[in-house]
Amino acid sequence: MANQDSTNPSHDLFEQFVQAQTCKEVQRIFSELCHHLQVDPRDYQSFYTKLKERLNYWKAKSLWVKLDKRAQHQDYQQGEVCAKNKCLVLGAGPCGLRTAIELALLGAHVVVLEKRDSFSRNNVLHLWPYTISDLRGLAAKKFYGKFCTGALDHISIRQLQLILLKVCLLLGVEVQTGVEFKGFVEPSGATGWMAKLFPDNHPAGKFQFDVFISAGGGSFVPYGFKRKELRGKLAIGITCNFLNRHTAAETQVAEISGVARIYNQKFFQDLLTETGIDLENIVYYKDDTHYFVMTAKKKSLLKMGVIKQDFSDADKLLAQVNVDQEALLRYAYDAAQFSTGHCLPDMQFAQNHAGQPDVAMFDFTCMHRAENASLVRERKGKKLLMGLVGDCLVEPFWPLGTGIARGFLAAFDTAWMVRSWGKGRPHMEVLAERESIYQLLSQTTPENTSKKYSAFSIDPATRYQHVNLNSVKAFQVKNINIIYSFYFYSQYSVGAFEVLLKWCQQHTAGYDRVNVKDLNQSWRSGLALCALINTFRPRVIDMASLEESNAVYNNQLAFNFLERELGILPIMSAREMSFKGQIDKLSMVHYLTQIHDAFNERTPTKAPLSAPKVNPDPVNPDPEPSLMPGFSSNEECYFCCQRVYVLERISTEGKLFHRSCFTCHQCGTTLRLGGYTFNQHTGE
Ligand SMILES: NC(=O)C1=CN([C@@H]2O[C@H](COP(=O)(O)OP(=O)(O)OC[C@H]3O[C@@H](n4cnc5c(N)ncnc54)[C@H](OP(=O)(O)O)[C@@H]3O)[C@@H](O)[C@H]2O)C=CC1
Repeated sequence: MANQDSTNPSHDLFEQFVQAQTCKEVQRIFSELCHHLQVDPRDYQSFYTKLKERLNYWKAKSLWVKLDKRAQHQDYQQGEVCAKNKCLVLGAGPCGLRTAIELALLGAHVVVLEKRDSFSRNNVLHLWPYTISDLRGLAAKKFYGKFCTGALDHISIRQLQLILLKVCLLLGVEVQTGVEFKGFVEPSGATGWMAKLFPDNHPAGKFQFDVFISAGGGSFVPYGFKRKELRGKLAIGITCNFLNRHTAAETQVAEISGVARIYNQKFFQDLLTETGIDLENIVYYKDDTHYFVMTAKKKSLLKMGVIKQDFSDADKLLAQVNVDQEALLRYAYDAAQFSTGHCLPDMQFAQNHAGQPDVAMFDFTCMHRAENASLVRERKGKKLLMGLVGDCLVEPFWPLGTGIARGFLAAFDTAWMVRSWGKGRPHMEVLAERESIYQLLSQTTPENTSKKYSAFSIDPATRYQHVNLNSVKAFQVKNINIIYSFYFYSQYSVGAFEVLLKWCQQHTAGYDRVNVKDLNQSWRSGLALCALINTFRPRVIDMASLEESNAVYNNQLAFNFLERELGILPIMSAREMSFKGQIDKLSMVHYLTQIHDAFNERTPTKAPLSAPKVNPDPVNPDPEPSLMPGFSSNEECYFCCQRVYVLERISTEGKLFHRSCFTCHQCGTTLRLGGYTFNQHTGE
């Protein structure tokens, strides 16, 4: 049998594919293998089956058994459920690739874009038990024999990418490296959503898709998604990697799963005395490299000359010009030496993707998380479902080791969303469900997720212990989608703001005391809004009776009309609009876009600019304004029962709150979504 295997070129190629250790090598051998077996990976729906038929020998079979087991899960409905969907995934980091695998199993046509052309991240990720079980199910051990054999559970980012890349390719996912996503090409009559790429003649630019998943990492978030900043006290992280030659002496050195100052003061005191290095904590993982990550105190970095000058602003403090690279290397080297008892022989820095010693210093004082995980865009009748996964969705706090675990949970949740999309569920329901699940993500720990790892699937109920798929309602995501739609649109359509401004100017021209020069400050007196209404509904407002100095009255008058007649909810109070220092442009763009959309289809009625009209009492409009379908008539804060405007509100558990009212019942601290528990019985 062994002889027969080694003489069969396809078996030999398959073995090389399984063992390949760089991204380029994997892609090259895969292409040779496909060529040799005469299977076309572009034929994504039958590619895996054909490959299996043609590679029907014992070594390959053990892999097929694993992948078949996964593919046969009921969630995928034998690859039928998303057979009509085309998905573009941005980023071939672990989260992008993991998502792509699920989308392929659902039967979708999947293309992954990655701007790097190599996998060069040495840094090592901590794995929760469920991720180990998940990766074993994808035959991780076959691709990487050392998978989780150490005393601790971890894997280098590049090894993880290699495993996932191989699975992706076998399942018919197209992975394009060395190509950067630059934005969207909106649908025309004949074509659907496409991507603007660099290089711009890249063939993936022709791919038309209805699902876009961004897994572009912490520094990439597609326009249209808003991020929240979570700021803690200054924390400076240092990562470094040393070559692992896998000698007996290196094997002897014990890993450090995490030692923190509060638990081992002596260790840190000795380190300080011996080296002058002052740390809060340190982790050491032995993987492809010897990987260290530590939190250093600013004072010691200044004292050791790593940081040249003290600044209160973290960006300035850690700016390249303010860091002495040689001193940083020394600092990291000495910390690594000390913490391994000087037992690692001949420590030499591994290289990063730029060919430099792999040492990085970063600020994790401030982390980001997206306010929502999904959006739907529609242009020319073509809908695009957008989702975020990985660091792009939630940046992890590395000492907790949550990055990849929560990253994979979000990948599954996103696949579940695409499944609902593929099933044709109304898109607001799809989004509401996705946002309901997203609220759980920041609370998840290995302890509060299900322990039945083998039963984990893309179905959230198999993973989260208490999942309520309806905690966010469809009407609540509606406003989020409207808010960002214009913003999003404007980023990719040259001059979209100008188009809106021109439209406003055109329809307010000629009115006394109205001069629209921009999309925010010119609207303060309320006269421009009233003028706009008067152009399209000439008998509603008596323009001549309005006074410029009575801004609250004018704004309230316009707000009332727009809400009652067109269902457009005010984004702030009339008082705020009149007196706020700077009117937020994005908020006004959102508001004016809705007015534009509501009036745009109608031809303005040519009427005298100041014909006598009867103004309703704006301060006391209809007691029960009839709202348009799709809008809630109950836009009150659950806690204070006051009106809650779109831009100041958050929603969870099917309720709305002012941001300022969403506080802990016990200590009064402002809470964030995902960082609270709700008592259904007391309503607190
Ligand atoms: N230092 C560390 O230890 C790091 C750890 N991680 C961890 O890795 C895990 C997975 O992270 P994940 O969310 O998958 O993100 P990753 O950062 O691993 O992957 C995202 C990939 O997308 C690429 N990319 C970004 N923008 C574009 C674009 N416009 N077009 C094409 N490609 C693009 C990025 O390239 P580029 O990076 O060049 O922008 C990167 O290779 C998490 O646990 C995370 O915490 C992630 C990053 C660093």
